[in-house]
Amino acid sequence: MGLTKIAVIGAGLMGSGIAQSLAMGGKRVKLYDSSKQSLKRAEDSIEKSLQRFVKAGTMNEEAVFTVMEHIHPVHDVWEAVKDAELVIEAVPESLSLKKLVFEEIDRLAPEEAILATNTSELSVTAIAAATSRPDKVLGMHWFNPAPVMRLIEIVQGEDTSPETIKAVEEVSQEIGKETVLVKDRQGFVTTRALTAHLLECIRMHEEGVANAKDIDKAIRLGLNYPMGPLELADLIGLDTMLFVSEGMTAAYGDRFLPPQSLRKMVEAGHFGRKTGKGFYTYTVQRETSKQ
Ligand SMILES: NC(=O)c1ccc[n+]([C@@H]2O[C@H](COP(=O)([O-])OP(=O)(O)OC[C@H]3O[C@@H](n4cnc5c(N)ncnc54)[C@H](O)[C@@H]3O)[C@@H](O)[C@H]2O)c1
Repeated sequence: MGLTKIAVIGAGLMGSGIAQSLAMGGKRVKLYDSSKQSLKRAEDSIEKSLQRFVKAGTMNEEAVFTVMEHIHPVHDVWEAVKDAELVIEAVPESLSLKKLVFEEIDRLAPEEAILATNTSELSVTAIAAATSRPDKVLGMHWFNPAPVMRLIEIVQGEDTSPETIKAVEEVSQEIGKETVLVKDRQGFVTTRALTAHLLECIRMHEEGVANAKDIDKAIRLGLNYPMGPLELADLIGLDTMLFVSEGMTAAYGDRFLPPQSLRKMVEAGHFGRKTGKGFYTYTVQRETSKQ
């Protein structure tokens, strides 16, 4: 077994899923969040997710117990990282926040520990530069829902060493994930490809090529994608889409310019599912389509 002592920093949607995936792969995980409420929510959501595996017949109650036993929620960042061999950060997508978090874990974690960020598109190199060990910092980009999605996109920062990459590839394989190795370029492979696709579909909607339902249906059934692009944009959050698109425009130019309609929806506070309105309107479930 390679790295076994792992800390996850940030117990939101991704951090809780990452901790669960590691524990399902037999790793011991310390899960830390600066909010006690988030930490409690994470425990509940991990239990719920494991019960879905039980319902599907791919896990039994004993295995659920073992997985829960492998996850140790902690309220103190020092407690989380003091003996960690690998620290995986999953705090919100803000470069300044991530730099602060990396400065702190760099001070507190053992000097040989590897520090990974789950950023979807920020500069891994800039995050690594906030530490005294940029050779031991890399991107470990997971996908939602982490316990189900098979890929981890490993991002090599300017100074990431081959040994660091190898160790994280091994951990990923040990817990049953596939990996790809990508350079630290804005959006890596997955976020860049997805953003290009979603923005073009939002443009088609803006041009009136088809209504939202038909654009989604065309992509789902014609291209065999699991979700339509506009329902996916609503799920990701239109505010996040705008932020990502602006970052891509800064890196790659006008081909990633946010469509006017996206900007207007965000200005109006329509962020998709989380606010109840985006390309579709929502109560509990999707109700009507915007034309
Ligand atoms: N949501 C996705 O589908 C997805 C997919 C891949 C990658 N990501 C990336 O993963 C990261 C986390 O995203 P998320 O969707 O889980 O966000 P989230 O908002 O669900 O969770 C973030 C958690 O971090 C905690 N937090 C905030 N500041 C902290 C600090 N200083 N120390 C410790 N905890 C802190 C918050 O309390 C919260 O529980 C982001 O970088 C995001 O871009 C998200």
